[in-house]
Amino acid sequence: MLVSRCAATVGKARRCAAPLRGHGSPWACLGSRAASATAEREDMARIADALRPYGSEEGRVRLEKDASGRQAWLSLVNPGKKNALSGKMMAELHDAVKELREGDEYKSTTTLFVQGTEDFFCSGADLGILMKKFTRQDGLDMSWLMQRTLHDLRALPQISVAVVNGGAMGGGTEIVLSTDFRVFQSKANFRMVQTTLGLVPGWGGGTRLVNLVGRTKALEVLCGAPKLDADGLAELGIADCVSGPDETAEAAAERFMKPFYDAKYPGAVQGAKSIIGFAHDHSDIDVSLNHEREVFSRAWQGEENKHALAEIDRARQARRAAQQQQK
Ligand SMILES: CC[C@H](C(=O)O)C(=O)SCCNC(=O)CCNC(=O)[C@H](O)C(C)(C)COP(=O)(O)OP(=O)(O)OC[C@H]1O[C@@H](n2cnc3c(N)ncnc32)[C@H](O)[C@@H]1OP(=O)(O)O
Repeated sequence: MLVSRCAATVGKARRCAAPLRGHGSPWACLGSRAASATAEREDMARIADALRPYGSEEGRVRLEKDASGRQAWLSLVNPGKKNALSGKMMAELHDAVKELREGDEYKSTTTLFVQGTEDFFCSGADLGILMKKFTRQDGLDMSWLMQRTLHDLRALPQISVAVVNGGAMGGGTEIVLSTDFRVFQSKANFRMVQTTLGLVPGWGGGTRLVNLVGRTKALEVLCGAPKLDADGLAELGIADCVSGPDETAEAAAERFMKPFYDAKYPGAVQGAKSIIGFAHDHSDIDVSLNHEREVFSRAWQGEENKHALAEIDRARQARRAAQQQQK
């Protein structure tokens, strides 16, 4: 039995909302929100640990980075099961996202490639496990952990891209929808099969789909459950890039992500992403502008800004010296 999500968390969240309704200091809410966030992360860790026994050693989530530390790869590996996610892999995905968010060795990472292996991206949750070992409460806990993990993946400071080299189905499509960008191999396909299983998205993909394509197209993609090819995905705005006919998805993704990888000041890029993500998720313009000002205050006269201004000054002085010499 998976650890059932701590009811107190819900209680705390409910208590947190109360001050905002004019009962007591709003600042108390901030403290309560921080406490709720801590309780939520502790809950996620508990559910992840409860999921770990569900899956074989063969299935795993791999997190790697290049020598420079600027690029990282998060790979879904479950050969023989089209990279379906076992409970163990869901726990490892939670761990990998936490490492990317908090790990010192990923502080200078600017780009994250989320990919499958072999000829498939991911076929969703491991049906074998779901059918055999999960109670309704287990399913609810798994859904909550995966929703929060994919939400955290989206909110990472790194610019992320899903590299879809083959099929993406069910929960696999929900992982694809959780990254900043999506690059598809020209022969790749995408199918939200949930309704054909008597299910609905369990990992937050329905909400992200509406945000990406709008209500009407989301009805088509989710309720109609069509198998979409790369051109159809590009037309819907789900694919940001489709590989050339003789190009791998990996090569297309490297090409697409180059501007972010080449960015001279990764901290500024991460700050810009934070502003965009915050403004997208908050309808209150004042709250968004306040967040933007906070991010700006950290960048202004920061190491990167000072380095850029010094470079401009050196170039200006070199220009003046050259002009003096010409006189
Ligand atoms: C929490 C629910 C979650 C959500 O969306 O919210 C979900 O993801 S529910 C699961 C949704 N996914 C599916 O329904 C996909 C089921 N799989 C298939 O339709 C096919 O396997 C396909 C199209 C992915 C690949 O078909 P193909 O003919 O190319 O290969 P096989 O069917 O022979 O599959 C090879 C091998 O992989 C096993 N497999 C594939 N998908 C899964 C899966 N999701 N869970 C467990 N195992 C999977 C399949 O059983 C075959 O293994 P074998 O030992 O040979 O039976």
